[in-house]
Parts: sequence; structure tokens; C-alpha cells
Amino acid sequence: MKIERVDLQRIKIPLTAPFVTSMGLETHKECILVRAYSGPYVGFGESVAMDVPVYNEEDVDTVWYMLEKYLIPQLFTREIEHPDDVSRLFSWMRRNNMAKAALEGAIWDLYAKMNGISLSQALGGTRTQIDVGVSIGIEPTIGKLLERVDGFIRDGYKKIKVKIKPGADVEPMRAIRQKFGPDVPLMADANSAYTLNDIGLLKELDEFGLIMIEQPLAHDDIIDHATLQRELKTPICLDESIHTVEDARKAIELGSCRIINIKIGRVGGLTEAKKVHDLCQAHNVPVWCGGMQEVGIGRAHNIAIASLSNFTIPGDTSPSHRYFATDVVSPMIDFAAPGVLDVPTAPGIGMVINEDVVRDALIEHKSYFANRESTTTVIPNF
Ligand SMILES: O=C(O)CCC(=O)C1=CC=C[C@@H](O)[C@@H]1C(=O)O
Ligand SMILES: [Mg+2]
Repeated sequence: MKIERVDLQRIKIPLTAPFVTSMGLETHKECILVRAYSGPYVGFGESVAMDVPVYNEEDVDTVWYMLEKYLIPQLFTREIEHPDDVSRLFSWMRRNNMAKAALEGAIWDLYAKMNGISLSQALGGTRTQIDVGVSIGIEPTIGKLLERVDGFIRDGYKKIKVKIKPGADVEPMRAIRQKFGPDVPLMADANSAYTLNDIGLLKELDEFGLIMIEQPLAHDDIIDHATLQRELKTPICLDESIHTVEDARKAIELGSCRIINIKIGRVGGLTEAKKVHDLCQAHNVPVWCGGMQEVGIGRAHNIAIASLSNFTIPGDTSPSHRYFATDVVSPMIDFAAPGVLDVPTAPGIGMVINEDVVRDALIEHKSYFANRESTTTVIPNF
């Protein structure tokens, strides 16, 4: 596979409702779409970096910079036999996993299309459908939270994840259990909002029978999480702390978690995501696919990886309308049945790009060519 051209498109799409976490408030989705060209084929990738570096160290600008300065030029220097070569090629660069994953994802899609197979098949996926849950931000009142939970349960979501932070933790969880009973598959995501000083409070959550508590402690920690896991009945799931299969190995060895959330961007791409999946499977650690409020291209990549056999817990990949009125894929991603998405069978990501939506959302477009100068279009009056 010789990559002849790569396009970067920076887009911005409003969220249908603001999303609040312990890290801040989001009202828009801004991201970079990647297109990689080889002969008549085009592969699509999406960068999941947020517009401010609150979740990890990357943001939309750093991703663009790393792609432009290092990753795209390096990709042009050689032929790629298999997408796994891409992560090896980029392994000299420390971190910047979301930048690497955006380009690597486009190459995986391209590879699958060139071979006439779906991305799921290319990755070794076995499921034809995946169960999905929903992630709910911190709502202004418990009443509002209960309303949202009610709506999502009615929609059929298979897992309800609620963001928590100090001051909005035990009471909201108790209210949900009181109103909806013990059988609702419920979990909490703290996005690193607590420390070991909060052990007492976190233990109070045990009484709610949560499927897991996600990333309660520091974003770069696996030691304190091991201490906490020994104290808690509720399984800990690590999100922010896991950047590589090596991180996963150490966390499992230390007993820092019993579940891992795999986000393709956070671990640097599909090749590494598959390695984390395989390692966890070998250790009987279930995994699920986290979300970064992706637009349709990123969602399609998530669906493909979630078709692997050890993704036994419903992920965060909801239908597009959970966050957006329009999406960059057509048709928008939607339930096949309540709480269930089909895994596409058409070649690659198996989705058609809605170029009208991309055009309306475009801030900047730049094309890079293996054999000639790049061209930039900055969209005026945005
Ligand atoms: O894509 C989704 O629906 C999941 C959204 C979500 O929960 C998150 C997205 C990005 C950063 C965090 O706020 C959070 C997470 O930590 O999983
Ligand atoms: Mg999380």
C-alpha cells in the first residue's frame, strides 16, 4: 500500500445539549477528520483529542501539528504492507497517541477497503451486533438526572454511566437506585476527581451494586488504584491511566482494576487497542469500548473494535443523535434494536460520508501529497 495523499479536515459541530464532567463543560465537538488515499481507495480516520487538554495532554492543535510535522511525512516515506506496520513506524514518537490513532485508523480503513472486507473482519471481530450504553454528564439537579436516566432506560440503553465528582456522587447514585431499582445496569465515571483520602466516601458507593467505578483516582496512577481496589467491592475500571498494552499488563499485575475501558485514540490506534483486548482476554479481564463523543467516523471505528470477542460489557458508542443533530456519515448511526448497533459488513468502516455536513462544519482543510507541495484552504467567515 503506497499512500499518495492525506487530507486533514478540521470541523466543528454543536452538541444538542451541553455535557458536564468533573473536567468541565462541553458545548461543541471540534475534531480532525483524516482521509488517506491510495489509488482509487480512500480510508477515513478521526482524531478524538478534545479542544482543550483536560482528558489527556493532547488537543486539536497538537494533533494537527504532529500529523503535519512528523506522522504524515513519515508515512509517505515507505510502502505499508499491513496497518500494524503503522504503529511500529510511529513507535519512536513518545505519546501523542490520539494523533497517531487518527492516521493509523485511516490506514486500517483503507487496508480493509482494498481487501474488500469490513474493518471488523480485518480486526478479527466476531460479533455482528454490539450492545451499547450511554454516558450521562453531571446534571444541574438530581431531578434532571433522574429524567435523563428514565429517558435513556426507555430508549433501551444496556448500560447507564453517570459522571460523578465530589459533592455529586453518593446522593445521585442513591436516587437512581431508589427510583429505578437494583436491576438497572449502572456505573459511575469520576474522571480522576478523587484521591485516597476519599476511600470512605468511595466505599459508600459499594451499596449501590454498580457494575464498576471508572477512573476514580489520578489520571496517571495505577498504584493508588490498587490500594483502593483492595478496599472496594465495586470493580474499578481504568480509563485515563491506560495508554499502552504495557500499562494494561502492569495494572492487571498490580490489581489496580478488574475491568479496562479501551479507547482507540487513548492507546494510539487499533493495533494497540487489539493488543490490550487480547492481553485482557488472556487474563479474564473484561473490556468495553469507551467513547470520546466521536462523530460518525470515530463511532464506526469503535463499533468495529467492539465486535471483538472480549468486549463483553456494553460500550459508550451511542447512536449519533445522542449528541448531534447531523453527522458526517449517512445515514446517521442508529439502533438496529433498542440498545443494539449493527456491525457494518460493507468494506472498511462501511459508512458513506455526508459531504454536505462536512462542508458545513469545516474550519480548515489541508491536503498533503507524497510527491508535491501541500495545499491549504482556510474556510473564511466561520
Ligand atoms: O462518547 C461518549 O458518549 C462518552 C463520553 C464520555 O463519557 C467521555 C468522553 C470524553 C472524556 C470524558 O468526559 C468521558 C470519559 O472519560 O469516558
Ligand atoms: Mg472515562
